[in-house]
Amino acid sequence: MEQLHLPAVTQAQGTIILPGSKSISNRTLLLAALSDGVTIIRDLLASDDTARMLEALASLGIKLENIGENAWQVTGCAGNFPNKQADLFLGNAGTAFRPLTAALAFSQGDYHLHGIPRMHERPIGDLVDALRQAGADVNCTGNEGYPPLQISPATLDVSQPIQIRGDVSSQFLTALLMALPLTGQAASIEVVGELISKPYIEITLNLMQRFGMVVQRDGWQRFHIPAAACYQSPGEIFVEGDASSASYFIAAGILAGDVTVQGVGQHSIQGDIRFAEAAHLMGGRISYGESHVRAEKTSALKAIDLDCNHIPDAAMTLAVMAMFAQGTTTLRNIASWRVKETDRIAAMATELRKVGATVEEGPDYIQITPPVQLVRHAVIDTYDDHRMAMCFSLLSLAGIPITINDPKCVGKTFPEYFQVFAGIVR
Ligand SMILES: O=C(O)C1=C[C@@H](OP(=O)(O)O)[C@@H](O)[C@H](O)C1
Ligand SMILES: C=C(OP(=O)(O)O)C(=O)O
Repeated sequence: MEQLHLPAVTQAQGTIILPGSKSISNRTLLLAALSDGVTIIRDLLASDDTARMLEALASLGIKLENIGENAWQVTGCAGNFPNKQADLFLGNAGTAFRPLTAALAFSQGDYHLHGIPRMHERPIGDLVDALRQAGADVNCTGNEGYPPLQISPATLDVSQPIQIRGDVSSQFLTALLMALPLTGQAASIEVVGELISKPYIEITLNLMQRFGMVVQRDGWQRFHIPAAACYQSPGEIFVEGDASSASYFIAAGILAGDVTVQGVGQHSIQGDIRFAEAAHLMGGRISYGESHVRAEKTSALKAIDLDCNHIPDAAMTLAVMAMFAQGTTTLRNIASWRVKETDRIAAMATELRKVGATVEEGPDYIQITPPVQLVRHAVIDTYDDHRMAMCFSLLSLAGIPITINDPKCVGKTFPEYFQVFAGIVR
């Protein structure tokens, strides 16, 4: 297995330019593909997850032209994919798999959707149930409730409100919201139970609006899609820098110096921008501009006790920051960690124990007490999880060398991560 040896370091200083947001990139690609007109997308993320979406859209007959560095011209199909048969490999990209499932369920074709083995362990049953209420023909060809999926043409009826559970992944609601306009009919969605990861729904609604689709809503409970509406290309759209990717550099600044991330700022539409507030609770100074965030070390770090449901991805970074804090840090309401790239609660607990932490885990929380003295060197397993690899690089700032197993797993969202990290630490 490939390994990366990170040297012991103690300082982080400098400015980095963030890659594009994964969540915005994959939503924008799909909305541009479904819209009427040509869209130029700038600053698109170049990574495994966006490559899977680009390949899928190309297989569906969408014209996509790379017109410059991270710039794409997408010719939309006005809600009707040209290819009515396709076999789509979607890797482990939730932001491709879930939205494409819903869009293709309403596209009157024969489609097979599959991914890597872990994707076939990630639940999709709540979305499949919702699509079946609308008459869609979606078949789980392996285990019920999980990919792979076979989708067939069907007679759709969305005259009744569609109920969807939102307590396993918000991506199911995102998928339904983005796809329902394809039916051409007015439709309503009712969320059953507590919706998790709410800020991702704000990203969805914001981008749908930029493509001309205004969704009426009653809080987080009910959403109404207008009749006979087609997505309209906004012409040109810029993708913000990725706020989850920013978390590693904001953490580095707070732990060990002064780091500025460029590409995301105080008015970001991404919920993970609020990682900066959470990190600030542990210590350090945060300042914002229109398109940058600066993080500076000012004091020793304090432990925190925080509900992290609004920042599920960036919260992993807090778990590693806890190793630098005095006291016990508790991260709560993170049950969704268990159904992501790996069981992230179990993986985080195992790897933090390797460096000496005392860790308690529950179904939806993790509690971390750092050791008096960290181990002198650690070899970290990453479980094919980009965030495990990126998070644990931060431990090298404690002045211990860290070996990262399978470092290329960062390709899911940030292929250049380790080069960028090496550029700010010493
Ligand atoms: O909609 C999105 O872009 C995402 C939603 C979140 O998933 P859940 O809703 O499953 O928590 C997040 O973890 C994922 O990385 C991206
Ligand atoms: C959960 C994640 O990915 P996905 O979009 O595949 O759900 C993630 O990037 O942390």
